[in-house]
Amino acid sequence: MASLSRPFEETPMHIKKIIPLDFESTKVVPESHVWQETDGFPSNCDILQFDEENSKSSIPVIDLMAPNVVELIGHACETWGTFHIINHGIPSSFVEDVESQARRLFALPIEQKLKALRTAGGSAGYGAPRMSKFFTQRLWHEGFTVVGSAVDHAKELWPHDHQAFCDVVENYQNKMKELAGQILLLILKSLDVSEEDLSWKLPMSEDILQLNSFPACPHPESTFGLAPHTDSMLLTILHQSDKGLQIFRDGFGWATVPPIPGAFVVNLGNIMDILSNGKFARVLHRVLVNQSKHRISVAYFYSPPIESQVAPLAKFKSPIYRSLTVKEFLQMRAKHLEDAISVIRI
Ligand SMILES: O=C(O)CCC(=O)C(=O)O
Ligand SMILES: [Fe+2]
Repeated sequence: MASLSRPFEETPMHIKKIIPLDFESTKVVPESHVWQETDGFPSNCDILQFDEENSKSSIPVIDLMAPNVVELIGHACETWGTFHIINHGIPSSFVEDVESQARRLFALPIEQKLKALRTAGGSAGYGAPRMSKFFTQRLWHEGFTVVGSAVDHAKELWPHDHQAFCDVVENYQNKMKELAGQILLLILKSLDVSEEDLSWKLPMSEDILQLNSFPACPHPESTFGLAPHTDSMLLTILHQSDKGLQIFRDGFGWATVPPIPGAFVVNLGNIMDILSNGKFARVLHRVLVNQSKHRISVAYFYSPPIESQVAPLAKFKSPIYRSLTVKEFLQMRAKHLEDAISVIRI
């Protein structure tokens, strides 16, 4: 949906920061991509734990068919802000197809990928993540964001053969939208509220699909795939081809979220934090890279319609956040990133 690019018009990114490195021809990690501990980069101890897959945790795995699924989801949202889902009903072929189309895209020569480059104030297309705007150091990452339809950019990437990509992406988005709606209903039930308590209606959502590429890195100990951040929207449904994702939990520190075959990861975002009056808090997460694997992840961001008002649900008698539109909140995120939510605290 074109409307989603508007929040960023007033906060354009410098074109140099949108263009990712040509990872294919890079044999060392350039100075521009080396992060220090003073930039919040993981200490050696964190990296060691990641290598040993000592995740210190048992991030909940929730069976969507379990009789007590509402209780399980509520507990996972309150404690971790992240959980795996299994028995979700999405055939594995949808996931395999979207991952293989993502690999096909990122395998294109950089000159070709640049034909679909995101514009300075835009949100759709190929490029480095928007968070790069806030850091001096660059990330070991390239992405492709689909907002609504991918057709215009896909035609640039594959002038004679864009249909397969568009079909796969559209099918995947439709499945994700349905699944995200189901998960949101379960979350609302766990808060003891119904769909009617929302000012917007469930089937409506902005469709945002983010294809992420983290190429194998010659020196993974020195760089980030994605720096610590939270996601803006209600919830994110994530498929990851390999490990790399870590989440932060108070009192535990960083915990690896290992991929479980056939499962998706669900991460709570800022709008869920607002809706639940801070009870189901946004989860801080980051991505580390590795030396041998080209990791792909596919994130579906589920959001209320961009013009709709979001506020803590009416059941919360002492709201800690003020009401605003999704669009206004995204504009704040574009300016303040992680500080946006504290700006709207009452
Ligand atoms: O690659 C991952 O595991 C996480 C991706 C992510 O955090 C994002 O796209 O916002
Ligand atoms: Fe994220």
